Amino acid sequence: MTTRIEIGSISVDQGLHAFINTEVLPGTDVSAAEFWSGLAGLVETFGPKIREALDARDQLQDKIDAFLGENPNAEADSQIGFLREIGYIEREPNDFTVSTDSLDDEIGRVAGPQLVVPVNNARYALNAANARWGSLYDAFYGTDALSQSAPLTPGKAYNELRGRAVVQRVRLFLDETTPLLFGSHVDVTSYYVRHGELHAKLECGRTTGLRSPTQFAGFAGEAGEPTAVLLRNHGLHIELRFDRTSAVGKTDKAGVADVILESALTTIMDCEDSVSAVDAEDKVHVYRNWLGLMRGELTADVPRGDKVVTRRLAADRTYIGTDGAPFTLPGRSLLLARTVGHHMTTDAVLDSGLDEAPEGVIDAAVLALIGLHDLRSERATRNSRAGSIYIVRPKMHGSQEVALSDGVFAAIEDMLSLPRNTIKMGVMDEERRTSVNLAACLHAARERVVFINTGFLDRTGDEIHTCMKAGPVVRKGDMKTTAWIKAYEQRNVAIGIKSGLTVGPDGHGQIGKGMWAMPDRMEDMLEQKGAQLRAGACTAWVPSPTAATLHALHYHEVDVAAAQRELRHAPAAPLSELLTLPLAGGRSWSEMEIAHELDTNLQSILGYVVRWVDLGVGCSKVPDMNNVGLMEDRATLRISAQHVANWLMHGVVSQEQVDSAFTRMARIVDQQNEGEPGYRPLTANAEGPAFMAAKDLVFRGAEQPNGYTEAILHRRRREAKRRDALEATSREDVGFAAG
Ligand SMILES: CC(=O)SCCNC(=O)CCNC(=O)[C@H](O)C(C)(C)COP(=O)(O)OP(=O)(O)OC[C@H]1O[C@@H](n2cnc3c(N)ncnc32)[C@H](O)[C@@H]1OP(=O)(O)O
Ligand SMILES: O=CC(=O)O
Ligand SMILES: [Mg+2]
Repeated sequence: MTTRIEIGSISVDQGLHAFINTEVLPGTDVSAAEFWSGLAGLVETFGPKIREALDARDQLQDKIDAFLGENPNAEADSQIGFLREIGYIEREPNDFTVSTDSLDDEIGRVAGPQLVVPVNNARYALNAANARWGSLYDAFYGTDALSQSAPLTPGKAYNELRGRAVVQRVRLFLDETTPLLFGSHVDVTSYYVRHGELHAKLECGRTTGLRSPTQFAGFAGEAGEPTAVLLRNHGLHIELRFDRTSAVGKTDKAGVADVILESALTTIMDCEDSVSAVDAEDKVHVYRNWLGLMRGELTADVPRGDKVVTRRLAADRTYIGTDGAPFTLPGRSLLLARTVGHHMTTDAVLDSGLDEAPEGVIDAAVLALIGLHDLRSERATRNSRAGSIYIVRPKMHGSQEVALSDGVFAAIEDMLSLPRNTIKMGVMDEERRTSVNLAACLHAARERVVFINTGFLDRTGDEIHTCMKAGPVVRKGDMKTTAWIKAYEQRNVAIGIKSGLTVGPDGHGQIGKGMWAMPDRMEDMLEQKGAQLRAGACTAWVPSPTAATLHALHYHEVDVAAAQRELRHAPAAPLSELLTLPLAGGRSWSEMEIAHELDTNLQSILGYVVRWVDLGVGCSKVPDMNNVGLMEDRATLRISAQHVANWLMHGVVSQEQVDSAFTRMARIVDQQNEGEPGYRPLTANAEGPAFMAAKDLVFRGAEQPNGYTEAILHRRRREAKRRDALEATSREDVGFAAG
């Protein structure tokens, strides 16, 4: 039973209240009275507006359902006419340019990878913040990125053959990225600095330098025998590290022990789809980690063999410049925080009617309040050197909802006495009504928007839900080649560039692309993910620090600014393409294909909910039917659930088929999780909250607003938490009686 504190018109969970008053407010110059009365005002002002916006979503979807139900084969033009009539398609704003200022260089000035991490996992969050720099040797050695090399033997001694292949591959990268005037990095026996220039002595006895001497950015140690040499290409740094005593360095002609790449320039600390946070207790945990990051004090104990090491935030890196003067580079990724969307509510705060308050508003207010610790910090290692707080807004539908977020941010700035537009906004372009009205959405936040990112996973879920009534959709794997998704990706870039979101010295923000959702498939990522930059993005999402380091190679290879210049006159793909529904049409599938599609979807749903609902883990690597570990989060769950719901609605599969596939997939998921600490087998808990969540997601999927999964997940997770608490109490009772 939670205790609550009444403050004006709101009722606040005691745990949140104590956390804010004792841990957050000291050092911010904001008094408890100012914060709580401000928060009450936000809830009273924006609660009703958000409810109105959610009603508007439902009304539009009802009209679309009716229209598509009656006109399943409607031509794009007739759909467009209808969507304009109901206000789904908005009026385009006149030409405008985004004017966001006080930006850090990592946003829009330099192109580089964007990492995402569930912020409630301190160990991962610290790792992510420190993923600004990553070992390229480790990234190649420890993954499948060099499939042709000698096999990796986990836990075994260093495989020299594999190591040699890594070194060779990295030298090739150096020759391509920072070539020498003559000769190859392969043949260098020593690097040294003289008169501010880098010299490289070759095996043949001759000395060379860089073909572009300005790529030399600095060094560490003695000029004649540096411990590190810093190079720069497309604004990103590469550090050659020398140590002739190390295992790798002593076998290397030039004594290179490692090559470190500037990797995750930015990281999204996620409070949304990669997190399971269903009540005030969970929310405090999420906020506390953000506080630790903003104060620079977060730590986590990480087991390493039979020891435990304490992980902390990395320090800045110091070098000597070409002019002989020392300088530093940030040791950490620039951090952004992603709130939940408008449709979420939280029991951490209740409004005057004792209804849960809008969680996205509470998130924004608390995250920004915590951000003050960074803004007011004297530390050189502060997060935003430009004095901004970066908050990402997911799942907004259309420009009125972006304007609503803009209003929330402005009201928070007033509450915290911050200059207007200190809080920057990242806009996830991941709902259909936002993609359709992207220019209007950008316009609504033109003074604070810092990115538009194609969250294609949520966007796919929304696409399926929006056209639920029109007919069966194509198979999940075929979505990637449908007309709407191509138009969506292209329009995001075209509209972004037109609005001034181009990378460069006066960049105003990022055009970002979506997640690489196969964390173990690094060779495939290396082959495919460069295409996102050639298509005009200046950042793209990666799931892990290693992926960030490997993806950094793409930014060395592609001159993103030039790619964007080439695209600047490309018109946005027409709405008719964006609005082409991903329907199967006359296509039919064999029974085997249908069974495979169903199995795949149900297995990924079950594999995800067993961890989300029973264990409170928001993002998981779930092995698919071919045992490829896929990143599953709430957005991928939305796709799978909506897909099955759609096929059920149109009779492609029957309820009996789904039930029996569920039973078969439950056995597979149980096998895949065998031995996992705390795992509750589905086969033994068919009525348990995890299995019930999966069934609700599918059988009640069509009726979920916009196909969202949160309402079901949250209810079932709360049920699981109550069960766990009861079990813990009865264990204590037994222990007490026995003792
Ligand atoms: C649609 C969307 O919204 S996408 C955005 C949401 N998705 C995400 O945020 C994905 C983030 N990624 C993750 O959560 C994880 O990488 C997963 C769940 C996909 C895989 O996790 P695991 O199975 O634990 O990964 P794996 O065992 O391969 O690696 C674990 C190691 O990598 C690190 N790691 C993995 N992912 C991350 C990450 N995103 N950030 C920082 N470190 C990470 C861990 O810290 C750990 O290293 P450590 O032992 O030194 O602490
Ligand atoms: O948030 C990202 C997505 O793809 O959805
Ligand atoms: Mg998303």
